[in-house]
Amino acid sequence: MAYEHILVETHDNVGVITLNRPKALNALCTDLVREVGSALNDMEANNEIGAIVLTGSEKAFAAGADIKEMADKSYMDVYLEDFITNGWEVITTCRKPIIAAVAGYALGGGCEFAMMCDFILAADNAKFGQPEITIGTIPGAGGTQRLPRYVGKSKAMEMVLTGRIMDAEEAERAGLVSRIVPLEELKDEAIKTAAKIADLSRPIVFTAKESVNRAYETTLAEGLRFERRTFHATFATEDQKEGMQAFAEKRSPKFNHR
Ligand SMILES: CC(C)(O)CC(=O)SCCNC(=O)CCNC(=O)[C@H](O)C(C)(C)COP(=O)(O)OP(=O)(O)OC[C@H]1O[C@@H](n2cnc3c(N)ncnc32)[C@H](O)[C@@H]1OP(=O)(O)O
Repeated sequence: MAYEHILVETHDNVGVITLNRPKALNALCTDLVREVGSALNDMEANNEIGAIVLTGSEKAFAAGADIKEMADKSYMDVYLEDFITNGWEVITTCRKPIIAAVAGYALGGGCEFAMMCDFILAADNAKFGQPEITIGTIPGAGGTQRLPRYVGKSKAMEMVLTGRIMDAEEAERAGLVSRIVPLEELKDEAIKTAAKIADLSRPIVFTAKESVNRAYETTLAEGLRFERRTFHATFATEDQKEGMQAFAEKRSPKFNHR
């Protein structure tokens, strides 16, 4: 399929989606978000692909939702089209792990896009923020809910109320990003990390992702029960047998994704 605002590539068993609206700093217009959703659905259905990287340019992962596109919308427009939920959350429903590889600006919806992914690798020039308050609105794609879960209430509240931008080091200290890599290595490192995941057992990776995500949606007791059951379920897979036998035989496992 031909896309206008994104580039799609595969590197062995890794799918890579690059946001590509350079003149607008990858502002997330409706068509771009729709294209990301469509590419993700294709990658989810492609048995060759085991993990996905979502990235942007060196200057901007994404500078937010497209302000010019949304500026004149009325309340009834945004309400009826369920603006911002509609189309965006496909990132969160994808079962395959998605790594956000962020360089430059990840602001507003850009930061929210990154936070919807499973984890964020940041280049040393990455900048994160929720500046919606400075343009007369608030985060509408999860920023007020996900940011506090990543960085805690105090820092999230300061960022949402002032629009202050955090650099990569602060984002790493706060737990928003898993690690920082030099800008020139970002894409390769993200693909290498995704490839490691893609080589593992697909059903076990899905189970691990689902279990960690459960921690954000339930109580500790319920989450622990869920983990116990899914842990037990791994023993019903061929890949658990293969993984443990390979360890005992001092060889690399060969997972069949069954
Ligand atoms: C999803 C929700 C609900 O949470 C809502 C949102 O996401 S609201 C958007 C939040 N984001 C912002 O408020 C950031 C807006 N952008 C900026 O503040 C600046 O562009 C910058 C600090 C990221 C970079 O500044 P600079 O290097 O000076 O570049 P510019 O000349 O400002 O931008 C270049 C070009 O890109 C266009 N642009 C940038 N961001 C957006 C955007 N979010 N929407 C639409 N267009 C954007 C900017 O207008 C420039 O284009 P031209 O005007 O030159 O054609």
